[in-house]
Amino acid sequence: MVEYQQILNTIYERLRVVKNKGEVAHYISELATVDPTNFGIYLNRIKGDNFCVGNWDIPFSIQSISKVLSFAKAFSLQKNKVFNRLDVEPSGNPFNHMALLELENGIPRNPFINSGAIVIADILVSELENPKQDFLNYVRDITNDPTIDFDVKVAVSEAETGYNNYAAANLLKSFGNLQNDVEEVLDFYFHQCAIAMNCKQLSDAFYLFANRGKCMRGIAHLTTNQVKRINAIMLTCGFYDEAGEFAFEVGLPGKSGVGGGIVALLPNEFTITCWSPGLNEKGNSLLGMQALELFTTETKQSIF
Ligand SMILES: NC(=O)CC[C@H](N)C(=O)O
Repeated sequence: MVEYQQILNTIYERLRVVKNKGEVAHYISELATVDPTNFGIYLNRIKGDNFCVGNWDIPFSIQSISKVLSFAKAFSLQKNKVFNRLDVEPSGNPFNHMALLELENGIPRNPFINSGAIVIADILVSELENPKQDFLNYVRDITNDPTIDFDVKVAVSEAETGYNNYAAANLLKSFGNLQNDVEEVLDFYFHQCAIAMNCKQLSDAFYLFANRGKCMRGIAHLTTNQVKRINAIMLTCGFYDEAGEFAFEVGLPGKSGVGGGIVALLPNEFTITCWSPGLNEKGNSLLGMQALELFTTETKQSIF
């Protein structure tokens, strides 16, 4: 019998006193205002029990974690057709790296780097009737929580300094891999990244990836085969040029965001979300990585 609550408490007490908590993201000005001492964890077990510690109930900007949810929606709508426009290889580069995109003729390496997520945003802008609202409703639906919303201030502040993403979108457009208007696609992308959720809501949203495609209400949103593929991409590409390190230290599929959140999961067992806004130099939550390493080591639960 694993003492989950005790393990979470120990991790929390040990890490919250650590002096070096990393740096909050500054390139999106709204994210620079977040208190770096926030730290929370929420564990959601498929069996039905859950455990939490710290600031698990404070909403934060999910940023790149949204890329898994947008990809899941596009994959369920277009099936394998999505792979005509992007690949599933780790990039070994930062999330906003540009040179590979040009070398590889506008085909992004995977859906979890920015250029890949912008292609997925383009697909959703084409497929959905009211793209932003319909996507938000999808996230609310899989999480079973109608209170989830965009933090519009974050979306606006990212648009103001989103030069790199404008460059990526324009490059995609020049290669013919963007069907809609650059402005419209990026407006969607900045909003999906600006969804605010807390650790519980993220663990609930990702439940379907640990439960063969069925959300907490038992509704199937993805096939077992699609979930296998999404989890594989999370494992190999979820942490950019630190994906190998995360697999090595933690041993779970997962996804990070520059808001300081990390969600990880063990199929058929649990989803877990950590939030600590300070990032390491690769843009992943510094304490979040350490917390999850301790968690899988202490519980002896990982995919390996
Ligand atoms: N790694 C991230 O969370 C990056 C997402 C952010 N919205 C960006 O496009 O730069």
